Amino acid sequence: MAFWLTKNRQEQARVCDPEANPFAVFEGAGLEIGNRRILSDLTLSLKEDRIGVIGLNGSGKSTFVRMLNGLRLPDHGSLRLFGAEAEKAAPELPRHVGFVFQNPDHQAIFPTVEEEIAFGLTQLGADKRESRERALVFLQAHGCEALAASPIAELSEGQKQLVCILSVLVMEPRLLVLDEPMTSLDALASRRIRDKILSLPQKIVMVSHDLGHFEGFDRILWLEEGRLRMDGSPFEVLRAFEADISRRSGVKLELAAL
Ligand SMILES: Nc1ncnc2c1ncn2[C@@H]1O[C@H](COP(=O)(O)OP(=O)(O)OP(=O)(O)O)[C@@H](O)[C@H]1O
Repeated sequence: MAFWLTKNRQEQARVCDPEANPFAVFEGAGLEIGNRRILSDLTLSLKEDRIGVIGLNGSGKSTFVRMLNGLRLPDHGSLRLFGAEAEKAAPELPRHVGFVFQNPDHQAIFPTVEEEIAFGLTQLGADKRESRERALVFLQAHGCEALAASPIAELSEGQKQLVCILSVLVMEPRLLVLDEPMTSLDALASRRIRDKILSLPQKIVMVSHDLGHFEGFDRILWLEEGRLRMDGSPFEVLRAFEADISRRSGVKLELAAL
């Protein structure tokens, strides 16, 4: 049923091709916010299943991944998402791109787990009753039926983040974008969430400061001051990034550099 509803809605709009691969094509794309250049000269195509995004604080990672779901649009160059020009694609992107934020408290809006999951289904056109029934089936399929009636506010941080991931997965997106999803989690919850992410059929683009989270990834993008400094396999990019950190950490620490 979810497929029918999604397909029906796609047929109404028909701008994006959810099967398009590369799913994102940047050509000289950049963005200025408040007279400050945040991203510059990005030319790259994204098609791999597991793509990581790294870089120091303020390098533009969050702004970059927000472009993948149309939350930010380039003001220079071009960006095509799922085969369509980003601005035209933007209204359709919530159906194709699930976005998970760092802090689950900024994402979850309903009191209980079941309601949070059901919301995505109502967004796709299901009525309230059907949404709740399908939410329960979905939670069961992910081994989380015991959480269904739980107040989200009372869950552990790991459980909250899992609910946030499930609440976007229920909409069957083609791409899942995660912006530092493990930041507030302990080592065990972090590992569980990472394993869950790796087990998904969706394309994944994930930002993280913890380089260990990119085990099993296909490609890493290293952003520096809004530009793509390096783009390649995890082996080569993570090694170069760590070498750069070691070299820089030898430099006298100045508050302005933090
Ligand atoms: N809405 C905004 N208004 C003004 N400046 C912004 C805005 N959003 C981001 N910036 C600036 O753009 C730069 C890049 O921010 P962004 O959040 O994309 O970086 P990041 O690499 O994700 O950082 P972090 O690792 O700290 O999360 C930062 O200097 C930030 O202050």
